[in-house]
Amino acid sequence: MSEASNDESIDDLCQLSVQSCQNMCHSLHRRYIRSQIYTWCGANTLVAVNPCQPLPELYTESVLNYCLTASQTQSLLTKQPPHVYGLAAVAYHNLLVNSSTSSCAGEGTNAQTLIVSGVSGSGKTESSKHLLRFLSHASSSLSCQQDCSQTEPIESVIEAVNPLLECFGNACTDENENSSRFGRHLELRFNRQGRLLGGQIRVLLLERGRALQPCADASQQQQLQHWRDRPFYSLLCCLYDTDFRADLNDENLDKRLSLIVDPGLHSGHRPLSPSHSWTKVAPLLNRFLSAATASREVARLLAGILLLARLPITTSSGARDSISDKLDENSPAEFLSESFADAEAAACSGLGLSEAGQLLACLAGARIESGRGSVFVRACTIRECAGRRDAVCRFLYGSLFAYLVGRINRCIQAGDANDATASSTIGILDLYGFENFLGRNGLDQLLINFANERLQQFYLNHFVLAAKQEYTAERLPWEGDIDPVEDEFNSLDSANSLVELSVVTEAIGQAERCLTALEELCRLNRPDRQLADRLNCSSSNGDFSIRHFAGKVAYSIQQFPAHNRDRCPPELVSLLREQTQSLMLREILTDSASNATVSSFVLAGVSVKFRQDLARLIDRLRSTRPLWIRCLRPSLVRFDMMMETGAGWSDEDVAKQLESCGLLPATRAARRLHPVRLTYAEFLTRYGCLMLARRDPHPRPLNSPSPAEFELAYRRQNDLPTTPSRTPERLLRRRTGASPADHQRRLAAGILTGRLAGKACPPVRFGRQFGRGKLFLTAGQAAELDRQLAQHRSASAVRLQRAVRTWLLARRHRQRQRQAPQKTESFVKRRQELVELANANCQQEQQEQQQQQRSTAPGFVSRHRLGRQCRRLSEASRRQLFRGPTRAERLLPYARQRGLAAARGLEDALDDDLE
Ligand SMILES: Nc1ncnc2c1ncn2[C@@H]1O[C@H](COP(=O)(O)OP(=O)(O)OP(=O)(O)O)[C@@H](O)[C@H]1O
Repeated sequence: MSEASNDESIDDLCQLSVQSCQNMCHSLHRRYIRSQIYTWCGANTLVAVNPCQPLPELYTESVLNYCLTASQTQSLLTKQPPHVYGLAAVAYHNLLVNSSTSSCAGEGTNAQTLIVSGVSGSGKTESSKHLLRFLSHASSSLSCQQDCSQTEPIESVIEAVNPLLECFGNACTDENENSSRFGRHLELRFNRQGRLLGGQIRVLLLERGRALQPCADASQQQQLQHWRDRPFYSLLCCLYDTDFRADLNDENLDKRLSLIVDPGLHSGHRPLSPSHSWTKVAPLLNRFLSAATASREVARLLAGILLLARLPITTSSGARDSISDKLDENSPAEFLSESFADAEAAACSGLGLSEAGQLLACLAGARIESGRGSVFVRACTIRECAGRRDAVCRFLYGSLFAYLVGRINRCIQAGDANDATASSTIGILDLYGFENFLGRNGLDQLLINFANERLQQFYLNHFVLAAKQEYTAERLPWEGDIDPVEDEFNSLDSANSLVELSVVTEAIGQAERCLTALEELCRLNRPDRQLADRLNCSSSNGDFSIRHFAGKVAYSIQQFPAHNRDRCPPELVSLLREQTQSLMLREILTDSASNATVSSFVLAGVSVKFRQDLARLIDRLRSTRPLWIRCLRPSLVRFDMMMETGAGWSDEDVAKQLESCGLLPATRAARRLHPVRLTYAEFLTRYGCLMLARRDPHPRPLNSPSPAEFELAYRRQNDLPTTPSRTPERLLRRRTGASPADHQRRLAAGILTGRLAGKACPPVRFGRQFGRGKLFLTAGQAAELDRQLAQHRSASAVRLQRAVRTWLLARRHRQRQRQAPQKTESFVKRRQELVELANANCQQEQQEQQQQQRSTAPGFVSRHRLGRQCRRLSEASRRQLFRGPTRAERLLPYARQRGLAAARGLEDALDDDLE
């Protein structure tokens, strides 16, 4: 078979005969054509290509069950099928194996994170949903066996969260019709048995600005697109839903809606996805917000926010001035105008305010506190006023989203996070992909790309640099660098992990410099133009560019300071809190006030908060074991075109994504490295019983062997005296000259080579594998060890069952033996009673004979009948006590003899008495 055809059939990119981007693309494409969209890339990374069409046969119940069974029966290190469920199964299996081997429920010891990354529209959200589905299924299959009393399983509650968050936070973009406008980290907590206890959602950088982008004069189609760009577009569609309208029963609804969207556009409204329809979303809102009318209140509030965002600002001369109009931005602003009174009233009614005057006055006049404590109000210009209005809207939308996430977390959180039964967590991180919009990259894009850059740095560090450091620390030769033979196929620049890392580090440095300058500017209230000077912008319109790992991106920094400040004036927040009659809005504002300290409220800009959240997230990732899904788009053309023209494949686009996600250096390293690295102690804890299995006739399969047992086995293997010693280690060292560490190393080597265990593992391909404190295994070796372990465990289970059954049997017979005297006693008593009764009857019979009258007295029993009864009783008792020879009687023969003797005695006595 040729090399190329070999390459086509492989399901792991690390097994490609030549590691190059071209080869990877080719292999992925061949698989893609056969609808095999998943491919492994080493042990911890799965590559997923968006099929751009539904493939239901890939996600059937049977596939789910197959992967689940594989995860339960197969070993930790055996390869799962290349599938998103396969990766989830690896995580679940790691969780169970580590829970059973770790002695204490330590947080973070076996915590894992499934990191889903890729460009926008590559299928991250879909993959996250599949991961969650697998983990819920695995847990619920367990819960059914254990607890059927729970009314609503936590698994279904957690699965219900996704549609709700999507409805609030997704929008339609050029790249993706259902694009997430926020990053989410869902952390699922499991107990030691692998049962889901609860979860927690953390949201990162909700794109709040998108809710308020100005609607320029545009065609109907463009306007519709503009509205679809809204994160909560799906909720807006609910306002046109007949069910909802009937439910709301609001006479002025149409009038209000016409203020938000051009009535002509109604017909074009449809939810982004069927799961976003009102009939699906409303019950979810009511359930998570624990109120029957919560959905209605939320819809009103959203309508209020949108109306407020579109509220026209007038000049004192009365001319209309929306943000996009070209009037003098420095003229003093006014709101009250008869022609827009309806809009104002509607906006305020949505926010639960009975009259509009105070809110509008507060928007138009900034409150200033002097150093001496006196307060005065300054009239705002149109521009300032528009800024204040937008800030309130962004604040309300952001707070509403945070409130919703908070309420969801309350519903799904695990009972007690410190519960001793809680084993560990599996996180699913779905972060927005790298973005580069031509000519309109703002602060949001910079932050998103910065986050992706940090994740990329984490990936490279984790897979390549950390491995190199580990090899060096263990004094093993590093074999992960580029193979000189393969060099001729690749340019050094794209292949060398260190070059990749330097690009990432440089980009992170540039982005950080920009963000620091921006934060300083906002904190010190300096003029916006100073930012361009600080960043040495080349062009006059304030553009600067960063060379990211995924390509060069030009950012327009003009809106950076305004966007970064994004502070809602505190007087507006207090006014809303005091005046609103909407209980929900009041709760939302109270929540947001308790979340933000005063200093952070005043000083922290968007970027500060984002960087803090990101740093926390990366710290969290460092303390967990990461598994990756690298999502790829087959082509980078606009999403709607791709869906219309079918899923085209572009080698160029895929190669770009492969390079940008750093898969190539990681694959090269993974190919040459030992994927499984265990300390000697860990190795012996997991595989030590294999050694005992060989010689010890009574192994302890369920308990880890103690050091003394190891020592005993070692002595037996090496023909050393097996007499116990008070200081076994010292004795051993004297005999063998080995330190305790050496001792462990020798045992591990013995198991690996088959000298101490049943069978030798496959030989090592690359270099040495025994480090100073760790043993490095190839995947083949680990799989062989796991196979032996599974065999040993099942044999041990059979032995255990046999022992337990014998013990149970013996116990039952011991119980019978104990009960034998009492039974005999009661039998004797009964016999005596019968004998007395018989005697009494005899006397009576004699009297009767004397009187020669037939007795008719009740309860009379003839002597012969009584004799028969006694004999029957004696037979029955004997049968009950001594029915045939059984296994128990064979085990306890003396009991039988004693019983038989007793019975014979009794029988004789009975016969004597009866005679
Ligand atoms: N495994 C899959 N099977 C079928 N269709 C898929 C699959 N993955 C993705 N898709 C299609 O691709 C679209 C985009 O996927 P998704 O929303 O998951 O992308 P994303 O990477 O999360 O994008 P964004 O970063 O913009 O949120 C989906 O709406 C779906 O139509």
